[in-house]
Amino acid sequence: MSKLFRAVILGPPGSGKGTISERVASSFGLQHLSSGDFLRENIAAKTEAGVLAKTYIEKGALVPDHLMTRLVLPRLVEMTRHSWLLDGFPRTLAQAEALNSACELDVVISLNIPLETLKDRLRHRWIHPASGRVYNMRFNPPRVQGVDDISGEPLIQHEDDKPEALVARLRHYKDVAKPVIDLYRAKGILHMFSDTETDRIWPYVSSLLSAKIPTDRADAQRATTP
Ligand SMILES: Nc1nc2c(ncn2[C@@H]2O[C@H](COP(=O)(O)OP(=O)(O)O)[C@@H](O)[C@H]2O)c(=O)[nH]1
Ligand SMILES: Nc1ncnc2c1ncn2[C@@H]1O[C@H](COP(=O)(O)OP(=O)(O)O)[C@@H](O)[C@H]1O
Repeated sequence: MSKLFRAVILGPPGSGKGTISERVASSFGLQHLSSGDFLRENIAAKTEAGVLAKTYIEKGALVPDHLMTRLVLPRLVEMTRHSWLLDGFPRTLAQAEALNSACELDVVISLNIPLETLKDRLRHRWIHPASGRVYNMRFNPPRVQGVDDISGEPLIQHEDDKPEALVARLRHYKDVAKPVIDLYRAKGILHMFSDTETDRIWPYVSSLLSAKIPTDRADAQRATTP
């Protein structure tokens, strides 16, 4: 990859951001940066920011902008030599504006998934906390029920995927996401995908990125073509 490529993936909880990001990372070699993973690392390490963030996540609330921005932006600054796909940030207009002042984005992918589909998926989502691997007891179950495929350790359900936190999260998402989507639409970098299945969305995301990401192979071909 010659020129660096910066992308963001937007979508409500359960829309498949993590699933699609993993596919993008393995197909295109982009670094997958997830705000949820950053938060979980900080919570596990009991950093000051992590302890504070946990109180919001448990209520199904968003972590305040200043705290999120303090956690995420330094991680992006470290990535000056990598192309990346940022998942879960920005979620609010204030976060989008902070990101704007830190870097220039090439593409924004926005996932538009029906509410009933989201509720159904999140009820069945289980994760391996140490690695962040995500399973769905119906869509992509682990080989052995309740156990991570690679480490053999037990899977858990996020506090915020449990029914009490879930409905509040989905309701709130819509309100705060709209100005963020509008901002990227106005910039002309928004690409919206609507469906109930990740497998049907993926080919479109893949061909968008194939067209947008400058690869070594394309450069090499250009260099050898007379
Ligand atoms: N049934 C079904 N589940 C899916 C699909 N895509 C993703 N999932 C599952 O839905 C849950 C939410 O997906 P995830 O990628 O974590 O979404 P995120 O919250 O936007 O990052 C996970 O358990 C996924 O395995 C799909 O097309 N169909
Ligand atoms: N950019 C963000 N701004 C505020 N809160 C966030 C942000 N990213 C993650 N969070 C908090 O962390 C929780 C888990 O995030 P994540 O793993 O991305 O899961 P999900 O996609 O299911 O919301 C969110 O429900 C929210 O409380």
